[in-house]
Amino acid sequence: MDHGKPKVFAAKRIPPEALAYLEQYCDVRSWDGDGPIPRERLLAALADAEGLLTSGDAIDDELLARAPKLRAVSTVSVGYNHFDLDAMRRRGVVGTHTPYVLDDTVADLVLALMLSAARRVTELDAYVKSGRWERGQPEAALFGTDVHHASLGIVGLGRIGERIAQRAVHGFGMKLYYHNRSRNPEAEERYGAQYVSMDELLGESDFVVLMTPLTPKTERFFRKEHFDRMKPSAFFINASRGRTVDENALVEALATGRIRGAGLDVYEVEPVDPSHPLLAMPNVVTLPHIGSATAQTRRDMALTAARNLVASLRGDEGAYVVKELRS
Ligand SMILES: NC(=O)C1=CN([C@@H]2O[C@H](COP(=O)(O)OP(=O)(O)OC[C@H]3O[C@@H](n4cnc5c(N)ncnc54)[C@H](OP(=O)(O)O)[C@@H]3O)[C@@H](O)[C@H]2O)C=CC1
Ligand SMILES: O=CC(=O)O
Repeated sequence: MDHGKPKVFAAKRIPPEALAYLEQYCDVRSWDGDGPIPRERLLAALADAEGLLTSGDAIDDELLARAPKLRAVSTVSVGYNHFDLDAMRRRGVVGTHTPYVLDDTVADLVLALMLSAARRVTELDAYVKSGRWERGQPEAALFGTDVHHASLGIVGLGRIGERIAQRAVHGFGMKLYYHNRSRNPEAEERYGAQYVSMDELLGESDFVVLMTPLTPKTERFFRKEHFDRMKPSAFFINASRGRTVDENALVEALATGRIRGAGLDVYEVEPVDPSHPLLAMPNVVTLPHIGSATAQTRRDMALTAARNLVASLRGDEGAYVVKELRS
């Protein structure tokens, strides 16, 4: 232990190279229990900490009040909806995240969800493995939907959305629509993306991909009226956050055949309840929030988060401070 170094607490296990980097500059204590750290343990650990490395812990007023020395919070994620931005601003706590390093990995997963849902990969995998594949069955029972040359509507064409666009347009020859609050001229140029209203996007797209951050503005913003405007043959893909969608409306749209299917990496409550109706639907592909979960990308994210924390505590340039907290 070095008394000259700032005390930081790592509330999640991080790979050795990220830990080694952090230890060069900080006096590090880490949570080494299985699963997420219990809230009370986290609050106790923060009593004298100047920095916190976390992933999903709520950084709210209660936590900040119990961490009087805290100056910087670094999340090992690009999403930072667990930050209470007002409380952090009020208390002068810097918040950083890990954009860019995970874009391609998450985009790969979104394509996997689109392909799996459209070509019924998980449903037909279960069909083969359960011994139901027999000669003489009507072929059409196994038919799916083409992804190539179909139309894709991305709601939230940002860093990850652009990597999805690149794969969809250049790899699969898809036609691309998008809707953000502001236009993305580079993406229009690179991918021939057409900026359209939500109504137009929903009416034109064979695949609707939701990729916005979760903010007070996007909380449950995709709801019944949106599913009602989609093509009945279309697929809904969500890899943003579960709470951007009214999940009951999604269940209803799927159960009534308003839409053909869905591919989901995220849920309103995670881990999703095993009795959730979405899990019983063969036309829904469900994954356990693994968008960025490859060993390499998780290593890169942890290292970025460690660098962010050190830079924030030293007052150096170069940390990925979340945009709402930049000075
Ligand atoms: N499933 C997983 O494991 C992962 C999920 N994610 C999620 O993906 C999100 C997006 O990440 P990333 O691409 O890096 O973020 P970006 O900020 O680069 O992109 C987000 C896009 O959403 C648009 N947007 C924001 N608010 C709205 C709104 N109200 N209506 C329409 N569009 C909106 C923004 O454009 P504009 O500002 O012009 O509206 C922007 O283009 C993360 O915040 C996270 O929640 C990320 C990584 C992994
Ligand atoms: O959901 C993951 C993230 O990085 O955000």
